[in-house]
Amino acid sequence: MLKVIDGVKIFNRGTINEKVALQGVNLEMDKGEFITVIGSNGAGKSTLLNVIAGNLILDQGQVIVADKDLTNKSDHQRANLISRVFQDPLQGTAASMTIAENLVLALKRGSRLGLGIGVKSARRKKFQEALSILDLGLEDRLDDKVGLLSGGQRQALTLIMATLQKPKVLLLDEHTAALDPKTAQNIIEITQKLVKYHDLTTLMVTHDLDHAIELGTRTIMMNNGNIILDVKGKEREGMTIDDLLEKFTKVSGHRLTNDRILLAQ
Ligand SMILES: Nc1ncnc2c1ncn2[C@@H]1O[C@H](COP(=O)(O)OP(=O)(O)OP(=O)(O)O)[C@@H](O)[C@H]1O
Repeated sequence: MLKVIDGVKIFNRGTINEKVALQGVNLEMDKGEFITVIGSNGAGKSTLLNVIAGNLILDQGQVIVADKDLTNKSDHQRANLISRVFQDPLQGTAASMTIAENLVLALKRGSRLGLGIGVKSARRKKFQEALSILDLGLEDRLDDKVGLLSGGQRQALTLIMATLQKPKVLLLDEHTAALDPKTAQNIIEITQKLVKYHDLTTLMVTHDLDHAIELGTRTIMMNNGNIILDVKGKEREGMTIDDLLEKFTKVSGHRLTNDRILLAQ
């Protein structure tokens, strides 16, 4: 479903600030796989998500989604195939628009349709059905402005918006990091429900090592622009955080250092 082939991304090439953020990354994901991604600060996790989403274009290599070569396509041209949820709950939704209007925008993502935000009754029904999976009562608040919602409710709505059109690939970029622990847990449960319901191919960057081993079907660890560990199947079953950290140290030659991981432990 997703292939990154020999992906290289270099910032400030040829200057004193040159930084090779991705050093020839190879990643292949099957349909329905759910990968958690962890790594040190500056390991290249966000850059990897950015080159998949099209916010950044690779300097070398290829990005293929559902057999389509997206390597040189813009984020807008990829929007009907790839959805992304960011850390900041305010980023994925428009505060001054209603829940229903936000959902109409999600339906139009990546399409050439005009931006009229009429909400027909058939659509309202579809939206209510989609929102009811959250169990937050948002299905009864379609005409409320999104600015009235809490951070957790907004992130839940963002997840519904990201999955409404069943993307080929769902990218979750530390999407619970800005939430309090209880809300973060709710969002994780909603994430699991939606991924299962739509059978989504999902790549989730997280700084929470419990989430990294408990969620999904596979965990990759990045270091210095490379994927240095890729664990799945039997090897991943029953794995503890200590096992994961030990593996990381063994392969990278140093301990995992990420300020947000330290804060979370
Ligand atoms: N726009 C940019 N210009 C220059 N350098 C960049 C840019 N974006 C990222 N980098 C550098 O590329 C490297 C990889 O950054 P990236 O943000 O992908 O790491 P990360 O694994 O997401 O880190 P963190 O966990 O700290 O968020 C870092 O050294 C970073 O400073």
